[in-house]
Amino acid sequence: MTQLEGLRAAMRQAGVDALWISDPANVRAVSGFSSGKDGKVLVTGDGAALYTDGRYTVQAQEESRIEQHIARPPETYQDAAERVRGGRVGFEAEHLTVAGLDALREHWEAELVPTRGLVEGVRLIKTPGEVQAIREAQALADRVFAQVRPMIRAGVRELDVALELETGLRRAGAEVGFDVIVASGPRGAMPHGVASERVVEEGDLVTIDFGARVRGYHSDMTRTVAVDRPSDEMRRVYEAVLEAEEAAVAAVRPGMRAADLDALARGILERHGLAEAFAHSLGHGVGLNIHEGPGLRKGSEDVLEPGMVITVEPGAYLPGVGGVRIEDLVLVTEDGYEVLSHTPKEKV
Ligand SMILES: CSCC[C@H](N)C(=O)N1CCC[C@H]1C(=O)N[C@@H](C)C(=O)O
Repeated sequence: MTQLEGLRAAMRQAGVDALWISDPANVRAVSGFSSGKDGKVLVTGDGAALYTDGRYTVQAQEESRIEQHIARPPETYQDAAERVRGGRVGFEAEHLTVAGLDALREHWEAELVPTRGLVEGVRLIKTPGEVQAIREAQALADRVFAQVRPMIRAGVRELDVALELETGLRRAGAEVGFDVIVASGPRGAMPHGVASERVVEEGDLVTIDFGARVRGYHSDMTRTVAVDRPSDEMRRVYEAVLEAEEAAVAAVRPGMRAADLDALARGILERHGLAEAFAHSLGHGVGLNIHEGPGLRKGSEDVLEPGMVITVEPGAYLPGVGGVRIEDLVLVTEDGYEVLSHTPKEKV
């Protein structure tokens, strides 16, 4: 089944004849058009159309897998109005603005129905082409990390490490996937500690979390490295996080409940007295967005399936002291998993 066929099946289940797609990543996923923030897509039972404006005429022709309409609102809505007249039309409740919904109400004679997660559901399972883009992004990130690793020493600013990673990714032809996290010493206690002016010191652990973006698809990897010899306490924390990470990766397989994988890693950290220190979910899906389904967290209903690309990233954060996170990017395969990130995990 193609992704578009999968989406139509999801639309039927949701009881809608058509779907108005406004989330930029969903627009890109369905059409292939890379400037999703300046586009909308209408999917009907027997057609699919991309709406964008005259700035993108050539780009839309080159990139879009579906028919294109070049117009600006209100013409956009008027053209689509013909296709949806009298039907039940889903809109993306989590993404359409109030103003956007008002415009649809003004221009369409159709029943507007809020929907949730229809395109996102299709995006959970990557196509071979999507896996290839993520694989390339991660391979490139691994290479750049190896080039930058020698500069992570006492005396360097976090910002300069981030800059080298960003420049390396750019030079290699990728985009920077998200703000690079470089959190050294006590800043390591911030899971999202983007690089600061702090100068790395002897005895620090330094957490580096970064990703590339290739053809719109992200990679995501975290390594925590030691500068000289960290305290015994932080070395124990590192060993505990490593144990949790490796055990969770080894347990990845189709049929595994995402919530159980999270619980497995959490249980190991709990045994090491670090339950409270693990302040976020175990991981997430990766694709056109850096964070997408499945969610590897308590309460998640997601079940792993072949073709999902997920992160496994337990961490432990001790305010005022420091932190550790280790993250791999993992493809769920027919009989288990394949780790896409190949940067070695160092001894500390
Ligand atoms: C701003 S993108 C951050 C990418 C990073 N690898 C990541 O996903 N992190 C860093 C620590 C926690 C984790 C995260 O943000 N997880 C989300 C899904 C959560 O809500 O737990």
